[in-house]
Amino acid sequence: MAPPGPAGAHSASAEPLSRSIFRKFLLMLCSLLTSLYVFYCLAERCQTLSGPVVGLSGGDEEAGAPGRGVLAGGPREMAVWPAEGQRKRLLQLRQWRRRRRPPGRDGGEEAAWEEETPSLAGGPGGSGAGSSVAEAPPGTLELLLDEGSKQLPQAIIIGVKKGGTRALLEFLRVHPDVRAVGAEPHFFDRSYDKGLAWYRDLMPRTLDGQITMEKTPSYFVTREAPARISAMSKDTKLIVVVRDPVTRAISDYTQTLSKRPDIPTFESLTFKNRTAGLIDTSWSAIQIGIYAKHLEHWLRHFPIGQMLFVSGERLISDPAGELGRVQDFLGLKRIITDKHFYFNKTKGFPCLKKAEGSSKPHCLGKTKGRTHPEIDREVVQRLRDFYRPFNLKFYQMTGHDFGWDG
Ligand SMILES: Nc1ncnc2c1ncn2[C@@H]1O[C@H](COP(=O)(O)OS(=O)(=O)O)[C@@H](OP(=O)(O)O)[C@H]1O
Repeated sequence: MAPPGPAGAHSASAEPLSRSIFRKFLLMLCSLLTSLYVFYCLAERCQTLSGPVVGLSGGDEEAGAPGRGVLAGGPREMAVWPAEGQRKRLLQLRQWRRRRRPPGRDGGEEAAWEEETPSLAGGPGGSGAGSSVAEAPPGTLELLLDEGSKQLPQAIIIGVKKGGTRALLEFLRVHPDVRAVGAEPHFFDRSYDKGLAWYRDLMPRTLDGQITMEKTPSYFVTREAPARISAMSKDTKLIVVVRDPVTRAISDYTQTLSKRPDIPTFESLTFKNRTAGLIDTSWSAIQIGIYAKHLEHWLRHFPIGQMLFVSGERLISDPAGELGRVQDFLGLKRIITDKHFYFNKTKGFPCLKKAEGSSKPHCLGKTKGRTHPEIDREVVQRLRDFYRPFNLKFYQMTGHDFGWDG
């Protein structure tokens, strides 16, 4: 065979050289990409695991305990994040989520926390505080799912319907140590058979020192609710927002009227027999306002000191004052003050200067603060007379004159 010419010799030596350079380059690129991928995964995993596994879900005494973290071999500072750090990160995340809400979702927002009785009783995947995982920023999905742990509520706003319960809950949510379900769980009245695990799962995650709350105004008039809540925990703090029962009844009626405009007049529903002046106490709008009767059932299971009665009227005229009492009752630092509120003339109600996690002023939606229909004065007076003895009893029981009777 003839030896290869110069041209052939050149290609034979150059080809393996370029191939080996190319292989090395490929190898380097691969290892670079692999390390980038590993690094990325590690970072994600650390975020996911550090909070709940190490610090919270297994109980707080485990936080920071050496060697207890799942991140064995991982960076120690990740495994022992202090609760304060977690809290800040969670708060930042909550703020981020609030900010992310598109402007067009204001109506949806209202459905979640401003509708009259948005309920979670139909299923756990409702519009509660923890329902917006889809909005999580990339890489923080795990953080959102795993940070903190779900607790049964330590405090519940149990009533009363149309008393101002939504306003109270939304004002309280401004407090960094309060976490609440947005919608009404209706567990102790409609969904008790679903069990406490189901109920707890509805709750937002909390960090050490934060209070879990919910509000379902119908609990106050549910016969089984006191025993059931006491069975969950005897220490549950109960908050009742009460309002003049006559105005409350009209507000209740106004709500029903807005949904079913064909219902009879308030005046005709009020009486069993109008000429005899016999009030129909079986009508729920009337029945709910007999606060003293309902309270008797609660006092069989809870000491009065474990209940706080918030004036629905003062919640409007002096929200900061009422919120001060509520924060004291819950053992919270008084963070919500008059600096947080302004009076919105158009709305006719106090609103938040900044809603939780937002920089914008926020009023409750249009289902709160509706214009009530004009009710026959004589009927209003009859109702005032009807409620007076019950109100006086209620003032005695609570040790507080709410001033509904002149
Ligand atoms: N800040 C603020 N903004 C708007 N509305 C306020 C506020 N504070 C108290 N209220 C009063 O709350 C009443 C509704 O009560 P609830 O939230 O308990 O209603 S519900 O039972 O959840 O449907 C609602 O009743 P209506 O006025 O009859 O609509 C309001 O009077």
